Amino acid sequence: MNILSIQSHVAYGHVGNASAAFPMQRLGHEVWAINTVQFSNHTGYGAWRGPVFPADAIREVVTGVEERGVLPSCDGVLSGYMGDAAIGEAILDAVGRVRAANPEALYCCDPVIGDVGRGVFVRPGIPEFMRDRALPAADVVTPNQFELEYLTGVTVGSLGAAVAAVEAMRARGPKAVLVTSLRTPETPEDAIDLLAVDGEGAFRLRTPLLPLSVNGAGDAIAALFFVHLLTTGSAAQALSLAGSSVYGLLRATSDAGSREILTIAAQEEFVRPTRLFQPERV
Ligand SMILES: Nc1ncnc2c1ncn2[C@@H]1O[C@H](COP(=O)(O)OP(=O)(O)O)[C@@H](O)[C@H]1O
Ligand SMILES: Cc1ncc(COP(=O)(O)O)c(C=O)c1O
Ligand SMILES: [Mg+2]
Repeated sequence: MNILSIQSHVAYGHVGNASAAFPMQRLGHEVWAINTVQFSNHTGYGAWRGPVFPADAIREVVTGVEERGVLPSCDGVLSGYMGDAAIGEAILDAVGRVRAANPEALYCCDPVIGDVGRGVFVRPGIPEFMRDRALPAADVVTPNQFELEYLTGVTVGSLGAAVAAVEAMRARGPKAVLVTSLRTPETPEDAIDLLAVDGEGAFRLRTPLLPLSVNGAGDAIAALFFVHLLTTGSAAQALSLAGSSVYGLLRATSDAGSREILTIAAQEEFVRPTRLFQPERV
């Protein structure tokens, strides 16, 4: 598969394309990576350096790829951390060009806005852009619980409320939704849930909660879920494979006591997860 992946890049560590590209490549896919920013490190450190690229710089690179005549062979567009709301329009423009060249191509939007611990961590205008522009354009979305609540206005106090929020989201366009880091009163203290919904139904995957808080796991799971969904056509299967791989990745990261996810050292987890978790229909 050929995936056009438009998101952040960091020199040190693994978030954005520096988290998402390698797992897809390790699974045998070609990744056409376009970077929305080039930062020294992820913003979770509180300090970082490097530019947010102008929207035109992204358009320019998309045009160059288009001029190679390869967009008809693009199977999917994946977007993540945008850096600036204007970049979002350049991404939707790229999605339009890919769809014109290959009507079968899917767009997966990881609506990076923030999380429960840090709140909103992107520039003003991006949350609204995700809600009003990106969401209706997407075939697949991968919000965490905080982003699901922001995008739908629903407070997710139970698994049922999460499913209702996802259905409200699907009513606006996306066919498949993956909710990450879902913790409701039904979630045991020592566990963390994922919820995936498509036309086949709603499925929950539960794994142990690991004693760590890292950045970049969301970018990896969105990429893995998207390529497994494209390959299998099943959100339940994609959930099981992506959730199990990221659990293995984070288990290794936790065991090593690393602040950065072990994308390279734990790469076998992308191909053969140590522990394969099974989804439950909800
Ligand atoms: N402490 C943890 N223990 C176990 N799994 C985790 C933990 N943190 C993240 N994960 C896994 O990684 C997935 C993506 O991480 P998440 O933090 O939701 O992404 P984001 O950074 O986009 O908010 C989660 O759904 C979960 O499967
Ligand atoms: C530059 C950059 N890209 C992407 C992300 C998103 O990472 P995550 O996968 O944790 O949502 C972050 C989060 O800190 C970031 O700083
Ligand atoms: Mg995220």
